[in-house]
Amino acid sequence: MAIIRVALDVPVDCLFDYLAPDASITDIGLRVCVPFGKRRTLGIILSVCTDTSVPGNKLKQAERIYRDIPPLPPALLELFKFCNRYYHHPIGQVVMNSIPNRLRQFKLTIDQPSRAFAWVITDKGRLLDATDIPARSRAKRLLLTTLQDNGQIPPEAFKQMSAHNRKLLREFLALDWVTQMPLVPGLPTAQTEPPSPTPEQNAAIAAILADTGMFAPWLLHGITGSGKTEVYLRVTAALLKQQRQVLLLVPEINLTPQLEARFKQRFPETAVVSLHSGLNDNERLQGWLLAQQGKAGIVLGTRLAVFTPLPELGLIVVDEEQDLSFKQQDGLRYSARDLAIYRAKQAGVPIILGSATPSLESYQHALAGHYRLLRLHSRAVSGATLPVIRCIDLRLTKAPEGLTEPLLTALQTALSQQQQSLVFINRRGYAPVLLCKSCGWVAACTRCSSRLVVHLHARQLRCHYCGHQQTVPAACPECGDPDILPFGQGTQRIEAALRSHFPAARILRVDRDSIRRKHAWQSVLDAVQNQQVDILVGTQLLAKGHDFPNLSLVCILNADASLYSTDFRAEEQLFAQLMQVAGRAGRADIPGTVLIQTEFPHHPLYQALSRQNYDSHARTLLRERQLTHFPPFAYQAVLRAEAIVIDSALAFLGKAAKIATACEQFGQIQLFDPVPAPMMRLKGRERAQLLVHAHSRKHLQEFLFDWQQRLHTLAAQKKVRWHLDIDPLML
Ligand SMILES: Nc1ncnc2c1ncn2[C@@H]1O[C@H](COP(=O)(O)OP(=O)(O)OP(=O)(O)O)[C@@H](O)[C@H]1O
Ligand SMILES: [Zn+2]
Repeated sequence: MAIIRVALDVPVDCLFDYLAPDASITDIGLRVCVPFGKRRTLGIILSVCTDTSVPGNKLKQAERIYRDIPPLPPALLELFKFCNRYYHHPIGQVVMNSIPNRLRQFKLTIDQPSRAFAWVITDKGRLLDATDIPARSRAKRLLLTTLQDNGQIPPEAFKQMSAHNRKLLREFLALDWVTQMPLVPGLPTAQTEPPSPTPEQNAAIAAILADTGMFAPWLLHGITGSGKTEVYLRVTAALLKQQRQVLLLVPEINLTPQLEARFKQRFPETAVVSLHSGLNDNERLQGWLLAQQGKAGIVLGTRLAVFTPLPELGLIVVDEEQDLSFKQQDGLRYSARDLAIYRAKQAGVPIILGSATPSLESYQHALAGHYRLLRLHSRAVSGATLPVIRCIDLRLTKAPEGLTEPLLTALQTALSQQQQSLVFINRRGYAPVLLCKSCGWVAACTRCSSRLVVHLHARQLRCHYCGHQQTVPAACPECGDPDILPFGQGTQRIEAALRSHFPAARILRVDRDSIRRKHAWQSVLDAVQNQQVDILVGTQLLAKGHDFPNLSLVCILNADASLYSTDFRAEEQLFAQLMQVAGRAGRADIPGTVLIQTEFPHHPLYQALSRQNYDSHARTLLRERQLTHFPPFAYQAVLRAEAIVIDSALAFLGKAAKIATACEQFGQIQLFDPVPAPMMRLKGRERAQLLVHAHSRKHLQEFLFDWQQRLHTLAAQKKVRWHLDIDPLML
């Protein structure tokens, strides 16, 4: 009698055995409904066998195996198992949280597409000879030739077609002559001539294409505006010709629409599917199924897209590979970039990690020869050069309302030349602090170790960590003095200051508050492209990847705050972020300028930035890391604990440290002291952490495997919530 071993969404790291008389090994990867406790639940079959350690009277029978869609492919199941082992996360939770929500429901419902679909001719349809269709089927012939000539029938045209023609199209669909592809609203359909690659781009493309049939990790290190996307597009084109699928990962959901549009425009005949957390369940399932069936030639998405089944995978691209958003910060704390490498290796295909400021991990891999390095040293648009970067010394220059005179003058000049400017301040809201001048009271969140941010329009104080909101008090709650003032600057305050300086300018603020509405982001991009904006004020949302050709000036405010952080990665991250922002200036033929207001103009980071010298700065940081034995020269994991009071969390970590001594490989690892987390209170709970360090990944993994099992048995765990974070990015 067959036994199936099932992954269920429960926080215990094991599979559950059920009797399934009708099961066979072809059912591995299928969904199954099983009894669990008093309820029924849905799981995924991970193996089928004939024996079990569950006693006969306890063994229950599976209720139903769903064969409505093909099983999850073995490669994906392997990836899940790898995540389970490497991140020490329960297998069932890995599996169930990585598949689309709809697949976790008993009854699989696939709604009619909510977005407009185009009917696009397939290769099969293109190769047909229309004259083979009998002359009496005139409409059919005509429809096929129209499709062959135009490549597709857009949704508007479909709506206007006769019922007969629509029926014919469905027939074509069944014959696999056409396929349906979702369309991005507002997608430009006109084909523009792709640019001819620069010699550097050509060299990169040729190098990658020389070896497409095997695992090859490429680090494409190209300065901002060097045309990395064009390299991705060209390599993608070659792989699509070989009928392979391409997975493109981007850090930010806001980057997907433009990229999607660019890829669709370049490959009008390919199904491009975009997968990110902004989709509804139905959209996500549809995209996922197109990928699983091999119909989606290109899948682009944010980190969760790394779990997409891709039977014909031929290439992976991770754009802005250094970006922190590739790391999931809760549940299964995976790094999508690292999993992408795993997948490329597993599938034996090339992977391109692209960045203007590679992570030190990837850069070191390239220096050590584990990754192959490709460089793009110059900007792609002919005549475009890197911007000039200058610091404005805040110790010598006053900044009333956060803006210095030289900065205002530069903005005025850009305005008079009808060029666009970007003012970058990585803090939303009006002011980060509300302060009482008489007694020193500061508005703080009661649930977090954070200050409440003043949001002037809404007359509210908000916690940016837990979402707590309250109205701005009329007087100081401590001493009653009504003279309480917002202190420091956020995007809203800078916006207001700029409006009073430049009343005629068209100013647009872009931060998480301003783009909350659906499609708000698209209208920002349109407004910038159509020259309806003079000055953009915004947070890091504006920093990444965008290409605004008429932008000539970038002003950076308040970056100093991150210079002296306790996190050893802070400097690396700030440097990358500022290089990114700076890189928005002067991307086309107008030269760019970047002004940084700082109190530390001689800080090595700003010095390296003004020389735009990634390499020397990265090498300096790497030397420091090597001397102090920090990643990438060591491997880390952090055990985090949270409780109502910090003492319980610390006590738990203390016990955890003690039992560690009995664990395998203890001699090969180093435990730091348990300490309160940098942000100690969060959402009403207090948090502490314990860092583990090792020189070999293998030793660390062996230790963690043993340690984690013992942690489960620690008595205190009921009051304390804990988790392990492997390769943590924020400490
Ligand atoms: N060979 C080329 N000839 C002319 N223009 C090009 C060429 N390649 C790319 N471009 C243009 O150069 C600009 C910058 O390209 P892209 O956005 O791909 O840069 P990037 O390397 O991704 O930069 P960033 O890291 O700043 O995002 C785009 O407007 C693109 O259309
Ligand atoms: Zn809070």
